[in-house]
Amino acid sequence: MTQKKIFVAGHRGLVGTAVTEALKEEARYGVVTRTHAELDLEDSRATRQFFLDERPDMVVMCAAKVGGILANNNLPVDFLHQNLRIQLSVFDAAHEAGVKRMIFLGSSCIYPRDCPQPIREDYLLTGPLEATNRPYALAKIAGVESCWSFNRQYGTRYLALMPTNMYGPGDNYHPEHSHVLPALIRRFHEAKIKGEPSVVVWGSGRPRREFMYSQDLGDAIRFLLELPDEQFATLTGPDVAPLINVGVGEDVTIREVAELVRATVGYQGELKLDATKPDGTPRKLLDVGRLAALGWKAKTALDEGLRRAYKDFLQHHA
Ligand SMILES: NC(=O)C1=CN([C@@H]2O[C@H](COP(=O)(O)OP(=O)(O)OC[C@H]3O[C@@H](n4cnc5c(N)ncnc54)[C@H](OP(=O)(O)O)[C@@H]3O)[C@@H](O)[C@H]2O)C=CC1
Ligand SMILES: C[C@H]1O[C@H](OP(=O)(O)OP(=O)(O)OC[C@H]2O[C@@H](n3cnc4c(=O)[nH]c(N)nc43)[C@H](O)[C@@H]2O)[C@@H](O)[C@@H](O)C1=O
Repeated sequence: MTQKKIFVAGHRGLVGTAVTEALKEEARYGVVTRTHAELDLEDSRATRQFFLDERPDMVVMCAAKVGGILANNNLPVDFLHQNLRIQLSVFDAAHEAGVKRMIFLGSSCIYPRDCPQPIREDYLLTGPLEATNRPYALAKIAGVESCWSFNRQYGTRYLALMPTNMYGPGDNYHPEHSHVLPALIRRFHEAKIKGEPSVVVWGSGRPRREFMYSQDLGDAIRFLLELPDEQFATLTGPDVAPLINVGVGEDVTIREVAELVRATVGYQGELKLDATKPDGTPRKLLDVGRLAALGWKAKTALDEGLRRAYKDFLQHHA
């Protein structure tokens, strides 16, 4: 059996961990990885050399500067420039090394702040972006355009995936810089251990978010990589915007999800809202019809995913 060599960039992150696990289940894939310390993907020379040495058949691009609403808001240059540098370096090197199929990870925040819900792929660039993550969103939009430009100019099959908000094993639990779910898992857990009377939840509690368990995204990526050439070509032909949403198809308010985390952790105290923190986009529920039509659907319910994520937190991060 000839193995397909797949480079998973950013394999130690939340999404990269799930993708690597999903691909390693199949003997027909040889997964190639490098830690950030071994290969800085912002370094275009080193990245080029790595690709020319390894010559992977496919690439899954999970390496990026990633963070929650406050990190995005406070470090706009880092989110714009680091992501642009990583993307330029990987796209150029992958193309030069003859990579034909690539999955680039974008994000649901690329869509206009106030666009109709659920959000279809063709709403891209139809209105202004949310201010708290505009630099990151613009870098990701450039990534979508890179996929399309390579497909148009060189006939490659580069596809940009737009996942909703993710959570799961190996998440970033930084108290300030993480996303809402890992932040709340940690905060409720610490309040329970210390017997604190209340836990702070940022913003008004009213924004709505759609949450997907990271292992479901790993499964979706494996599903897409395994599509036959003719089908993958319908997503990445020169005349098609090469982007596809990945989500669960339903959302909850931040207050509701905070209550769910409280129940999962088993915390008895009060929940207090901190209105000095930003709400961000009011709602971003993805239309997942395109992926569903190909035959893929998310499996993990939010309460079950949260139980598993909390278990992972207790084992590795508490
Ligand atoms: N988490 C989420 O809710 C969502 C994530 N996404 C997208 O999915 C992708 C993965 O996100 P996620 O797994 O959450 O992010 P993480 O922060 O968990 O992981 C990112 C990975 O990229 C690596 N990395 C960052 N910079 C470099 C670099 N210069 N060279 C080499 N490696 C680097 C990191 O290594 P190190 O830690 O050592 O720096 C880390 O392993 C990103 O593109 C993100 O935009 C999209 C929607 C939602
Ligand atoms: C994936 C996505 O992630 C980011 O966008 P976001 O969806 O706004 O992400 P978030 O998870 O940080 O917040 C969601 C909501 O939750 C509220 N919230 C309450 N309490 C906490 C809290 O303790 N921490 C955080 N981070 N948020 C909190 C917070 O105020 C907001 O209303 C961008 O990086 C964007 O670029 C991106 O791609």
